Amino acid sequence: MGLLESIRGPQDLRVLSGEELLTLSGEIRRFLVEQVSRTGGHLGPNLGTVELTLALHRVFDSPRDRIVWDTGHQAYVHKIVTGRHDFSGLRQRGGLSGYPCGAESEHDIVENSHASTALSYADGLAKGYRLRGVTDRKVVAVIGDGALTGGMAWEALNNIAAAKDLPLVIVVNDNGRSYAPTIGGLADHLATLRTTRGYERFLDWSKRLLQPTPVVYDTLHAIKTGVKDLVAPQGMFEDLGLKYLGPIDGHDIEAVETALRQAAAFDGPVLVHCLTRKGNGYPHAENDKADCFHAVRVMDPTTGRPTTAAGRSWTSVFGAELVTLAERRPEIVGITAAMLGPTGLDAFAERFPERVFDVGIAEQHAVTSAAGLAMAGLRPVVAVYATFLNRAFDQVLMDVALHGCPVVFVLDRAGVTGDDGPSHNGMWDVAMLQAVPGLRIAAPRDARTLREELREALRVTGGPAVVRFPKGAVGPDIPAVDEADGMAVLRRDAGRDVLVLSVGAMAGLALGVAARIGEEGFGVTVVDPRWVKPVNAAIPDMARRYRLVVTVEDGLRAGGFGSAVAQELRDAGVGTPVADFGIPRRFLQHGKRAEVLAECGLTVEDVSAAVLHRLAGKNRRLAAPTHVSPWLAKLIADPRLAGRARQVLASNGYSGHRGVGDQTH
Ligand SMILES: Cc1ncc(C[n+]2csc(CCOP(=O)(O)OP(=O)(O)O)c2C)c(N)n1
Ligand SMILES: CC(=O)[C@@H](O)[C@H](O)COP(=O)(O)O
Ligand SMILES: [Mg+2]
Repeated sequence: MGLLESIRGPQDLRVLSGEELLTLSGEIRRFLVEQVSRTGGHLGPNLGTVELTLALHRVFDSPRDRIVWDTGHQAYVHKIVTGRHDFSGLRQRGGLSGYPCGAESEHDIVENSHASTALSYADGLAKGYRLRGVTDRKVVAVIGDGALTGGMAWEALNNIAAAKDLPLVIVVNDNGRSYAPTIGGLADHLATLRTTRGYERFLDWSKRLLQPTPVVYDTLHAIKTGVKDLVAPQGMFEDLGLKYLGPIDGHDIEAVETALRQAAAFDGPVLVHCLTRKGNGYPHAENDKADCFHAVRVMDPTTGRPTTAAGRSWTSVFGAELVTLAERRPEIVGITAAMLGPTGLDAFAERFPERVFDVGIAEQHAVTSAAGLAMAGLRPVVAVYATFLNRAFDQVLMDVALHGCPVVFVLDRAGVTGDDGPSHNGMWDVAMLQAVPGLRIAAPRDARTLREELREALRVTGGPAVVRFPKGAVGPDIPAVDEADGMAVLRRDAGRDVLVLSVGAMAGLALGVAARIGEEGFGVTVVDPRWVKPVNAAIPDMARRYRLVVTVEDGLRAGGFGSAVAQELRDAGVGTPVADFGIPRRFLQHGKRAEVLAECGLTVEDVSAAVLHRLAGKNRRLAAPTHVSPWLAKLIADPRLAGRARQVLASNGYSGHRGVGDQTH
C-alpha cells in the first residue's frame, strides 16, 4: 500500500517527513494521470498544484482555516488530501464534482467555476472574522496568474492592500499560463519578479551546494529575504502596500511551507508568489504546446492522446467560417478572454494574427473594448462561453447596445454543458439578453445554419448580434421542407393541432416530439425560427391557426424564448396557449449533457407526454384525434403515467402550480 491510501485528511500530512512528502507527491501525480485519463478533466492544472497543496494543508488547518480556490479546477489534490480518493466518477452524475463542492466536504467553500472571484471571497471572509472577533482562523486564497488578470481580482486587491490589519494570505499560483501563456502587463511583471531577482536560482544553488539543514536553510532564506528587501526593485504588489514573499519554487514543498509559515505569522495581508509548472511531472502535459493539458478528454496515459476522435464540433465550424468571412472583410476582428483555442478563434489568429485580441480572463473588458473597436469602424466578434458572458451583462447593455455598436457575440457552450457543473451551463444567455434593447439572437440548429446565421449576424447594423450554440460535436444538417418569413419549416402536417417552435440545437428533439404526437393523429408543424430575439413578427399570426404552441429551448425557461413568444401572442391578442419547455430555474449538478437534459424533462418522451397530456386535457373540448394508440391510451388511463406527464409539465412551471424543483424566485 502506498502513502496515498494512508492520507485520510490533512492531519495525516503533518506527520510526514520530507522524504515521505516527495514519495507522496509522486504517488499523487501517478494517481492524477491514471484517474483523469480515464474520466477526462483538468489534468495539467492539478499536476501543477501537488506540492503547493500539500504545503498549504500542512501549514494551515482546514477547515478551521479557510482555503479558497479561484476557479477551482485545480483543486483535485485538495480533494485527495481531504479524504476523497474515488475519482472514478469525476465530473459524472453521482461522482466527484470537478470543482470544490460543499456537499462533498467541509473543506470546500467556493463552488463557482468562474475565475477571479477568490480574492473577493477571501476579503469578505477575513473582514467577517475580524468583525466577529474571530482571531483563530486564517483565510487563504489561491489564485492563478490567469485568474489574476480578471477585473474582480484587482477590485479585491485594491481593498485588501489598504487593509493593513487584515489577516489574509494570497497565494499566486504562477505557471505563466491560462490556457495559452497568460497575456498582459501583469504577466510580464510576474515574469520580471521571477527573473530579475533570481531568488529561486540562488536558493536552488545554495540548496544543491550546501544541502542545508533546516536551520541553515531558514538562515539562507532569511538572508535571501533580507537581500531582496535591500536591493531588489519594489514589485507592483509591494507598491500597492502588500507584503510580498517570493518568488518561491512552487514544487519545493519545504520552500513553500517556509513562505506560508512566514505569511501565516504576519498580521496583515500577504501575497506569496509561487512559481509552478502546468502539467508538472507528466511530459505529455508539460510539452503540450496548446494548453499543457488544461482540460483533457478520456485519453491513453502512455501516449497522452485521446482515445476517441472528437468529431466535427460546433466550435470548429464557427472558427472555419469566420476565417472564410474575414478573408473578404478586413474589418472583422476577433476578441477572446484567454480562450483562443476553446472558442475556435485559433484558426482566425493563425491567419490574421494582427486582427485578434486576447484580453486575459477579462470578459467585461473584452465587451467594452469591442464597443471601442466598433466605434473605430471595425466589426468585432467576441467569442466566449455563454456562461462567462453573464459577467459582462452591463457592458453588453450599456457599453454596446446603448451605443448601437455592431458587435457580434459568439456564445459557445450555450445551453446544458453538463461536465463542469452548475456554473458552467450556458443556460442564462437568452433569458438574460431578452432585456437588451436592439440586441438580436440567432440559434443555429446545425453547421449549415451556423454558417448562415454567422454571416447574417455580421451584416446586422445598429446594434449587437448574438450567435449561440452548444458544446461538442455537431450532428448532420437538418433540412427544411419550406421557408416562412425567414424561418425554416422542418415539418408541416396537414392538420394544425400543434405548432412546435424549436430553438437551435433542440430541432432534433422537436422533430422527435412531432413524430410521436403525429402517431396519435395530431397534425404538427415544426418551425426553427433561426433568430429567436426578437420573436419573428409572423409567429403570432402563424400561431393563431393552431390549437397549441410548443416551444423547446436549451436555455432557462423563465424569461426565455418561450416566455417571449407567449408575451408576443398575448400582445397580439392571439389566444392559442403556449406550452414552453426549457431548463427550470435551478442550479444543475454535474453530469453528462443528455442526463442533465433528461433531468430537466427535455427529452422526446417527456415533452411528448406533457404535450399529449395537455392535448388530452384539451380534448374534452377538441375533436378527439382520429385514433388513440395503445401508448396514449395507457398514458391517459394510467394516472401514474399521466402523473409523470403532469410532473414534467410542473417541472417546466406548468399547470398553475410551482414546477417541481423550480426555485421559487
Ligand atoms: C470568468 C471566466 N472566464 C473564463 C474561464 C475559463 N477558464 C477556466 S480556467 C482558465 C485559465 C485559468 O488560468 P489560471 O488562473 O492561471 O489557472 P491555471 O489553469 O493556470 O492553474 C480559464 C480561462 C473561467 N473559468 N471563468
Ligand atoms: C475551468 C474552466 O472554466 C474551463 O477549463 C472549462 O472547464 C473548459 O470547458 P470545456 O471543456 O467545455 O472547454
Ligand atoms: Mg496559470
